Amino acid sequence: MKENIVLIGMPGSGKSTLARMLSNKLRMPMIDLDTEIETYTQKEISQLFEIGESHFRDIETEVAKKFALKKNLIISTGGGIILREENMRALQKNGIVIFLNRHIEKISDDVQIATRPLLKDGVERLQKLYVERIDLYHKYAHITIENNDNLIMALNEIIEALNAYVQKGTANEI
Ligand SMILES: Nc1ncnc2c1ncn2[C@@H]1O[C@H](COP(=O)(O)OP(=O)(O)O)[C@@H](O)[C@H]1O
Ligand SMILES: O=C(O)C1=C[C@@H](OP(=O)(O)O)[C@@H](O)[C@H](O)C1
Ligand SMILES: [Mg+2]
Repeated sequence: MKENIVLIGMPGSGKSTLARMLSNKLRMPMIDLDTEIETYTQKEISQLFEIGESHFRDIETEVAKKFALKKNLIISTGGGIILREENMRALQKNGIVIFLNRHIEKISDDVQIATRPLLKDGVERLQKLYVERIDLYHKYAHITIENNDNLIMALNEIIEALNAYVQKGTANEI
């Protein structure tokens, strides 16, 4: 596959988990932007948020733009990547963007929300974020996948959707 595969979606929607699974299945390398940010800054995401969300967002943009230039990479993003158009324009250049949509109730059931800075205030905060962001996830996605059943089903749906997308001739071959 010449292009990158970029996963976007709400925090806890399964981006990091499914990026790893896709990486094994398609034998493509994967990176997680949150992990790359932590390695680059030698700080945890929560520490970067303590300095300020805009500080985190500036680093997120810098790191996203760096990896957006690569090819043949699965990129798991942080949930807020869609907040800056420049992030998404860069990621779309070499990448097929997949929006993973998972019900908020399911996210709040299986994510340790206390360890994620934006979710530590509970499910109401998650609902508010969803309303604020849903149009942006749709705006930037080439493909949308519902992740409300088991992870293997979501994985298979992603692969099917990628094949269909590539066959339409709008992307390079897998
Ligand atoms: N379809 C699913 N079934 C069961 N657990 C899921 C499913 N999708 C995601 N999860 C779980 O939700 C949690 C958050 O997933 P994660 O990949 O870290 O999300 P993100 O990177 O989008 O924030 C993980 O514990 C993951 O195993
Ligand atoms: O939604 C967000 O704004 C964020 C999501 C997090 O990543 P996940 O989506 O992997 O939880 C992380 O980038 C940071 O805490 C901000
Ligand atoms: Mg993640």
